[in-house]
Amino acid sequence: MTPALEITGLSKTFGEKIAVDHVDLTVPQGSFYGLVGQNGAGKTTTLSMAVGLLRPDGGSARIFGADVWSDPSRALSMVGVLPDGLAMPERLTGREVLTYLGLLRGLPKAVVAERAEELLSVLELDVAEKTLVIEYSTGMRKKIGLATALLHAPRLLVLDEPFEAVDPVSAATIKTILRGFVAGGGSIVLSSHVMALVEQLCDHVGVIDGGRVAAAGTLEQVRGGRSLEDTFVGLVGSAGTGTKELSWLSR
Ligand SMILES: Nc1ncnc2c1ncn2[C@@H]1O[C@H](COP(=O)(O)OP(=O)(O)OP(=O)(O)O)[C@@H](O)[C@H]1O
Repeated sequence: MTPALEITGLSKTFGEKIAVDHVDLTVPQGSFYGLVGQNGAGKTTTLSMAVGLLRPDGGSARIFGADVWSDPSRALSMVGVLPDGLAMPERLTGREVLTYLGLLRGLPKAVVAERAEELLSVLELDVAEKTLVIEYSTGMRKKIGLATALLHAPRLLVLDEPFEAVDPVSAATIKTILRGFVAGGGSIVLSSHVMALVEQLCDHVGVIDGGRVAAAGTLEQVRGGRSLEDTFVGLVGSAGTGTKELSWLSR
């Protein structure tokens, strides 16, 4: 079966810094894929290139077989994206943002209205009906960003840190939505630092370290009977990780 997302040899250098170094990743159809890595490991750069937001220096990304860079109209019609630091029309309310982006996506007005209503209600953004996006908190921005990613019912979701700054109640709602999406045949790739969350949600995991893939496969293959956190620290941490204290803080 054609993978939902297939990344081959993706590479990106910023000046002297090799951010992503020949990364290969395969997200099988119907999988819930967690991309983990330390700060600065290259997750956002990889995902940005995979969805056409950042031009790679080399390599390719295919969404259900369609090349993101040579066949973007086909590839991008199948994906919903929650990018890092999503820019939004700031002077619109959440509902107006959804209506605007839904219509830009070519959805019928009645469908946009119905889905926007449901998304705002489920994500508890309807309380802020008259609130402009410029007034949104960080967590509210994540939630409206997720709503825009879901609006056109894509086959694949690519979510950069979807739970960052989101409160636990909203996080539970988002987990339910995402699990339902996968149960309904959708595929998801998300990046996260929270190993417990990835372990809870994901059936596949990719570990990025220093711009390279340190491990990838099913959750069970990658963690091999240990907790994902132990596996992760063992893979990417240096000797002595977690043992250093700040002596000047002890009294
Ligand atoms: N526009 C840019 N210009 C210069 N360097 C960049 C740029 N974007 C990313 N980098 C560098 O590339 C590397 C990978 O960054 P990236 O944001 O992809 O990491 P990340 O794994 O998403 O990190 P985090 O978990 O902290 O979000 C880092 O060293 C970062 O400093």
